[in-house]
Amino acid sequence: MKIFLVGFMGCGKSTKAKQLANLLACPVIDIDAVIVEQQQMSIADYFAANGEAAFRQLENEMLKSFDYPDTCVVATGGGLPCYFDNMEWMNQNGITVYLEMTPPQLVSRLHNREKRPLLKGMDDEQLLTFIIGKLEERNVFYHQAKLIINAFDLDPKELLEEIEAIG
Ligand SMILES: Nc1ncnc2c1ncn2[C@@H]1O[C@H](COP(=O)(O)OP(=O)(O)O)[C@@H](O)[C@H]1O
Ligand SMILES: O=C(O)C1=C[C@@H](OP(=O)(O)O)[C@@H](O)[C@H](O)C1
Ligand SMILES: [Mg+2]
Repeated sequence: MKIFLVGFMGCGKSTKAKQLANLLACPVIDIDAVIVEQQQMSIADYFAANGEAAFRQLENEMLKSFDYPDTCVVATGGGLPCYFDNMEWMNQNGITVYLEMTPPQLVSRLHNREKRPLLKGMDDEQLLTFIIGKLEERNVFYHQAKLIINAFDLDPKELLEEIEAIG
């Protein structure tokens, strides 16, 4: 079973991927972390040096070229499902899970904004407006996930049970 976690920045993909992988005793792959390791620079630095379009190309290549073990949990970047045929590819190659949260819940989780180039320098009010607009664009992709679950206060064991029920 390959589990792909998708959702907006701050919904907990990276954190929950590690927790799920712990429960399953399987590898965790965080696409952003793979990019950081391969490029030897942070996501923010990569955006600054090469721009967003180059980043989208790179995450598309990483997603498709990674040698996934049979059982693994994959944390995607928040934008990854929304470019190219990435969402379709993940649906063909594993179980996709949308960790859904409301815009105010996302604001409350997004403290470290400098790490996320799209959020750089935003205060809470600007961030809330940005999230509402971006979610409108992105929901069409996120909603193609096989499982959609509210992820605020979600226990990893409960999440795993929900995934196993459909997998
Ligand atoms: N259950 C939780 N309770 C409180 N904060 C959390 C929880 N899970 C994750 N966080 C925090 O929320 C932020 C976003 O989590 P992260 O896993 O990086 O999300 P994503 O990968 O979806 O952007 C991080 O600062 C993380 O420490
Ligand atoms: O939503 C996005 O476009 C992005 C989300 C980030 O990942 P997280 O969702 O893990 O923060 C990272 O890939 C990059 O900053 C762009
Ligand atoms: Mg992440």
